[in-house]
Amino acid sequence: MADQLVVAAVLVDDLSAPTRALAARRTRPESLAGRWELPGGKVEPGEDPVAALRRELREELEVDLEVGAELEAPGSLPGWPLTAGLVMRVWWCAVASGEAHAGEAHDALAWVDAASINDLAWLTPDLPVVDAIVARLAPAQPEEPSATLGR
Ligand SMILES: Nc1nc2c([nH]c(=O)n2[C@H]2C[C@H](O)[C@@H](COP(=O)(O)OP(=O)(O)OP(=O)(O)O)O2)c(=O)[nH]1
Repeated sequence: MADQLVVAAVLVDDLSAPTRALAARRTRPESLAGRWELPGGKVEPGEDPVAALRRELREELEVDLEVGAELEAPGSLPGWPLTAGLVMRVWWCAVASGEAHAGEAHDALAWVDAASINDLAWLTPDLPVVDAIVARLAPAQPEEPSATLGR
């Protein structure tokens, strides 16, 4: 039987110069609860993958997406292998409208940068995906100094 396709978003602050990405903490099933993931879900039979991505993000986070480039997996096969029988395709995305907030699927959301993304307990199959994300996130800019010293 063909792999079940899962689609997920790397939701970032800025598609052209991303510094932060949104991680979501799962509430179910029990075996995955408490682990962090990219928001998304399973593509339904006959459904277009990007349409599924938009549907999942509306259902889970109540946001409409601007969908950018796919985060390609290394190798010749499309998608990132998860556990047996599941493969995940991932797109860089930004919020087109709405404000992300956790619904039933998640109990926490976190905007993480390259320095903090690995502090989270990601689902194990996501670790290579997280590495690929880190490689593309620009370091967060230091805060502007509140006062200028000297002239
Ligand atoms: N959404 C998502 N799922 C992931 C990631 N990493 C990972 O291993 N998975 C696994 C967990 C699940 O077994 C599967 C996705 O299923 P899901 O439960 O999110 O899908 P769904 O919302 O369509 O839910 P359902 O219809 O199965 O209840 O892929 C990830 O980063 N995001």
